[in-house]
Amino acid sequence: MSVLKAENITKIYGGKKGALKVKALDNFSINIESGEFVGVMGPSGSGKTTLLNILATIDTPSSGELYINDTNPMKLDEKHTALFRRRTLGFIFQDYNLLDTLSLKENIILPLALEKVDPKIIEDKVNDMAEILNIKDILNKKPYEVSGGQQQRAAIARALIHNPSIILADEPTGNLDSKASNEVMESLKSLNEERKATIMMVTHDPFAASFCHRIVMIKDGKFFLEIVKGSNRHAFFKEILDSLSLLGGNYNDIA
Ligand SMILES: Nc1ncnc2c1ncn2[C@@H]1O[C@H](COP(=O)(O)OP(=O)(O)OP(=O)(O)O)[C@@H](O)[C@H]1O
Repeated sequence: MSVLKAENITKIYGGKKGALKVKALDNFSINIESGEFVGVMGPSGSGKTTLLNILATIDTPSSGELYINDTNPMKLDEKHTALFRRRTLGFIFQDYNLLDTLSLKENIILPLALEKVDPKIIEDKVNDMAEILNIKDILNKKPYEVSGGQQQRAAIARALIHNPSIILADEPTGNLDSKASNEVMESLKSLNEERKATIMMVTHDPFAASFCHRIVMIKDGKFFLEIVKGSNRHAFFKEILDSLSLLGGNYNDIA
C-alpha cells in the first residue's frame, strides 16, 4: 500500500520582480510503500530540503501532485492541512527540536496531549516508546541534562507516539558522534522492523543510509539513481559509497 506518492514535482523559486529563477526540483517522483525505510541522498543544493518541505506540507510545489494516504494535502485549506500534518506525519530533525523547559517525557507526550488523549493511554504509550528507545531512566530529565543521542531518541519517541503514517527525518545523525549515530539508527531500524514504522530519511551520512531498505539519489533536483539493499548492510554501505562518488558534488572525494 502506498503511503506517500509524489508525482512529477517541480519547484521553482524566485522569478518575481526580476529575481533569478531557481529550479530546485525538476519533475521528481517518489513512491513510498507502507513499512518501507527509504533514504534520500544528494549533494548540497540538490533539492533535498525543498523536497522534505513539500512532503511535510509546509511548502507547495510549482507543479506536480502529492498524495499521502491517498489524500492530496494541497487540496486542503490551511486549518485542515495543519491538522492533517499533525496527525499523519511525524518529524525528526537534525537538532532534535525538543522544548528545553519541558522534561523528555513532557516533550514526548506533546502530540497526544494536543489530541486530548486519555492520560492512562498516554502513560502506557510513553512507557512503551521509552522502553523500545532505551530512555526509561531519563524520562524526567530536561533535554540539556542528557546527551545528544538521548535527546534524539526522545525526539524519535515524540515523532512516533501518535502512530503517524510516515516519519520524515532530516539528517537525524547530523549532530551525533559515531556511537550515538549507531544507537539512533539501530532505534529507527527496530521501530521500522518491529513497529512497522514507515520512514523517509534525508541524510548525507552513508553509514546512516546503510540502515535503509533503499536509497534514492537526487542531483540538480532530478532523480539520479536508486539502490536497493540486499541481505548485507556492509555490502550496501560499500554500494552507497560507490554511488555517491558517481553523484559528484560534495561527494566527489568521499570514496
Ligand atoms: N527560498 C529559496 N529561494 C530561492 N532559492 C532557494 C530557496 N531555497 C532553496 N533554494 C535553492 O534551491 C536549490 C535546492 O536547495 P535545497 O536547500 O533544497 O538543497 P539541499 O539538497 O537541501 O541542500 P543542502 O544539502 O545544502 O541542505 C538550491 O540551488 C538553493 O539555493
